[in-house]
Amino acid sequence: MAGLTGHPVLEIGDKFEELQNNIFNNNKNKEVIDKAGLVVKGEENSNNNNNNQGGERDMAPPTSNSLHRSGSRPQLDLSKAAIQGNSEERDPTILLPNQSDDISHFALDIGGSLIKLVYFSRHEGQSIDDKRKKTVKEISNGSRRSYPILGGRLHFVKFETSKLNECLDFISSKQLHNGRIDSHYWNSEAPNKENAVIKATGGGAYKFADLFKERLGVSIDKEDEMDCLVAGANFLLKAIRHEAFTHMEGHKEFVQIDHNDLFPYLLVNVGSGVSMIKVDGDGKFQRVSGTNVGGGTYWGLGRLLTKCNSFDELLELSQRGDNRTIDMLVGDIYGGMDYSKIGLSASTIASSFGKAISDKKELEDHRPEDISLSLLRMISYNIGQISYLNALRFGLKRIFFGGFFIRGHAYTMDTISFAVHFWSQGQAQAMFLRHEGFLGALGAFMSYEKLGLDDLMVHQLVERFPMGAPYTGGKIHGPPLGNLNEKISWMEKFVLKGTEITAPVPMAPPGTTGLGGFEVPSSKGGTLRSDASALNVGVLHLVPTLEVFPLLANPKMYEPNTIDLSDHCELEYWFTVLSEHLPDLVDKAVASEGGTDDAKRRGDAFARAFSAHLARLMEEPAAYGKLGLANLLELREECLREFQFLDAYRSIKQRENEVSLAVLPDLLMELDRMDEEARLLTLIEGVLAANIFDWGSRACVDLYHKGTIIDIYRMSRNKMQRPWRVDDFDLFRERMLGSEGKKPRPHKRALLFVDNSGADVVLGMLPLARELLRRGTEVVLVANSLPALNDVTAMELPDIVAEAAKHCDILRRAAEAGGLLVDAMTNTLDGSKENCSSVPLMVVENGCGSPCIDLRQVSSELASAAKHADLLAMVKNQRLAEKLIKGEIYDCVCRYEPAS
Ligand SMILES: Nc1ncnc2c1ncn2[C@@H]1O[C@H](COP(=O)(O)OP(=O)(O)O)[C@@H](O)[C@H]1O
Ligand SMILES: CC(C)(COP(=O)(O)O)[C@@H](O)C(=O)NCCC(=O)O
Ligand SMILES: [Mn+2]
Repeated sequence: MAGLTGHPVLEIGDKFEELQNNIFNNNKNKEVIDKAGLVVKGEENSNNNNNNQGGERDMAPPTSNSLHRSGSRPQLDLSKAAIQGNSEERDPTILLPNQSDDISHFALDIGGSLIKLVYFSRHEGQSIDDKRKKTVKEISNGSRRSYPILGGRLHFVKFETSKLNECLDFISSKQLHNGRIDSHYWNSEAPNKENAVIKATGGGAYKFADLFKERLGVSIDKEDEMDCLVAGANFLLKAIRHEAFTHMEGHKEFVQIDHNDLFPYLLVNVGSGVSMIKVDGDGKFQRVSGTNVGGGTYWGLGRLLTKCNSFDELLELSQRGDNRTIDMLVGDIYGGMDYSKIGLSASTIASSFGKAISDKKELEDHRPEDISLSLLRMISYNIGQISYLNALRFGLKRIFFGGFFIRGHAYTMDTISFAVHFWSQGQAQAMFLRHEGFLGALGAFMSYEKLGLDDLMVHQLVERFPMGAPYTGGKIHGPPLGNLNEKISWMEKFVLKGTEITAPVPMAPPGTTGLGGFEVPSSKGGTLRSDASALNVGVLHLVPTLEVFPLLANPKMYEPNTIDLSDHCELEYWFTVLSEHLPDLVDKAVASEGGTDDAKRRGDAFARAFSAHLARLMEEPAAYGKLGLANLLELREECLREFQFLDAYRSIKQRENEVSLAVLPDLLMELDRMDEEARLLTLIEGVLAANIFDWGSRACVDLYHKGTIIDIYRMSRNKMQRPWRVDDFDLFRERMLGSEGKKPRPHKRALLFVDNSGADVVLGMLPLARELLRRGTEVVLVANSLPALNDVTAMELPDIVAEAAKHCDILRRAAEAGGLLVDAMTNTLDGSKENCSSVPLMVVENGCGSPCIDLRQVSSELASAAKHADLLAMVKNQRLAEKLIKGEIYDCVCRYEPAS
């Protein structure tokens, strides 16, 4: 644990324009690191970074709870109700007002080789926790906005076109054609199957239309393939973080493309055949070229020549191939010499398969590995070269390659990139898309009118990687996992095959040649994962209620990941931390569900699933998009939820809250005895002290045995000797209490971002909130929407506040004014309370269910609250303190940035 530190930090600022902090809400590896709060100032980084992982696949909806449980970005409908101004309305989002019978939840792209299916599942209905309704109403006031987009999830699946039946079975089994998913109707009226129309593109939309009518009773609405490709590509490039990346010499780099600087570009879709499209805008494009030498050529010729049974097998063969045995090199022609005058090295391929003519070898005499590699290089170079020529023709600098020929295969991408780079002398750049083969299907999906999908923005989409999605068994897809039980069974089988799926495919570097004077692409082809697991495509969650935090000074530069795990040392470190912590977490999770056999089985499946993710990411850190520590921690929470551990720390949190609440009255008395200045300082120290002690961690539990919570709290508070590492207390005090000649200037509204349950919130944050309230500042407590380790959630806060309010008039009046004490209000309503002049104490959820907050995607509730806020205090923690604030463990940061 050397070098690993935690720092309590209190950041208080009223200079919102300058807020571009990374908020590391709390990374919690309880047994491993000392936990404390801190703030980390944003590292300026032009690459946005957020890949959200984990998540669910369509499973039976979890148990009743007013919070939606499916994602770290819970799709709470809070804002909707408020926005619609009618809390009675359960599901005010009217997506397709005039349609009831011709809606489908999926679209198809039926190509020459593969069928791509994109389907939508809707979020189940959500309601607002009663106690918070008033807050939500109050806060959202004036921020009316209607959301035309329905929240839900987009799933991506593919099948071989030759196995159309599998696809039809899949559609039937999921009841996609009946307009329902997971028993949730798209809208209230049961759809009329007879009139069902589904959008489809690709040649198969024409070829198989009758079959769809016959088998599923649905009509196909044909969408133009090129229209769809372009619509899909534009959508992905605008709306998905880390969609595009470059791949050169084995190095993958995500590229964030500025929306305003996207066009024009060349789109090269490498399917069975290749289409090249110059794209100038949404719906503005021209198919400028194509080639019949494409994916079908590689797979078709390859199959004939190698007798391979699957595309992947062929691709895998290539990784062990040496194409020099079959390609004719410049050196073969020039007696081992370069043809330097025209820039061709001896190792350049002069003629693909050229040696097959001169050699007296038959097909059987050639290694299938060599044939496959030679073929792959031939086709990839050719595509790269023709693409470059077309980019040159129209002066295009960027070429995006899509289509399933790419298949996320490092060597293929390197080869294409090499060709583009070489021929354009670095002027043009090849880029690839994570949803490579799904462009057409997505485009077809988006062509459903009134879906509002094209209005979706980056911050409303969250991608997750549930076990079912990337790891679904089978060749191309597995049997659809109908419910959690099937998923667990699948995980149990998975572990048997686990090594096969997670271990790299051994391969020798192909010592092969380059072309046109450039040397061999150095990427060795890397690991070719089984097709299912190599789908670097998760489930896309559409969450229309998410917003960019309005006080972010520069959302483009904001980077929520303070720790970038593309640094291998970091990754390894965290991998170890998380792996070591896993058994304990599983114990807690299982205990939280009553320790039943079912819970144990789920716990086991969770451990397997999370380990598989970790193994996958160790092997390929960018597998799910750019990876940061925040993503990894979120993945763990998601994975817990996937196996229906809704709140692993439930009882621990309860105990901590109880213990802390029991000593709160003493603490409040102590505070009230102090003079103003001493009290303010003590409060700040208290916030820092309470955040240091993390009652979920073993170290703290030990401590807790050694003394009472209040003793420990006081002790650590006393250790907070000023000056702190960052110490703006005097400035803050001046604003709060005034100084000679200067009056105190109370803030209008404060947002307090709360972190842990127990001492942290009860002894640290609530007393601070109370002081602010006392001074006439409205306080909004901002908490997680869903449980994540021992974080306190927005749902839990009203009860905690109610309990605290029993001992404190200020809190009670404020909580009543904020509508948190619903019962108290109705019980003691005497008219005067209703109009009580007390400033309100409110609670909002932050829209997140992860230990780390990403201010680019917060609940609309929080966004609204922030618009009227005047002071912002955040309590967070960080780990590598010396890295981030160049400090030591338990250093305190109290940063106050007054408005200029
Ligand atoms: N599992 C697979 N089965 C068949 N072909 C695959 C597979 N994975 C990748 N491919 C490659 O992808 C190509 C199909 O790409 P795709 O974009 O789906 O085109 P199409 O629309 O023509 O079906 C195939 O010709 C082959 O080269
Ligand atoms: C005909 C196609 C548009 C069909 O799309 P695909 O199924 O290959 O994805 C495509 O195969 C293609 O563009 N072929 C190349 C034809 C040419 O321009 O030479
Ligand atoms: Mn296609």
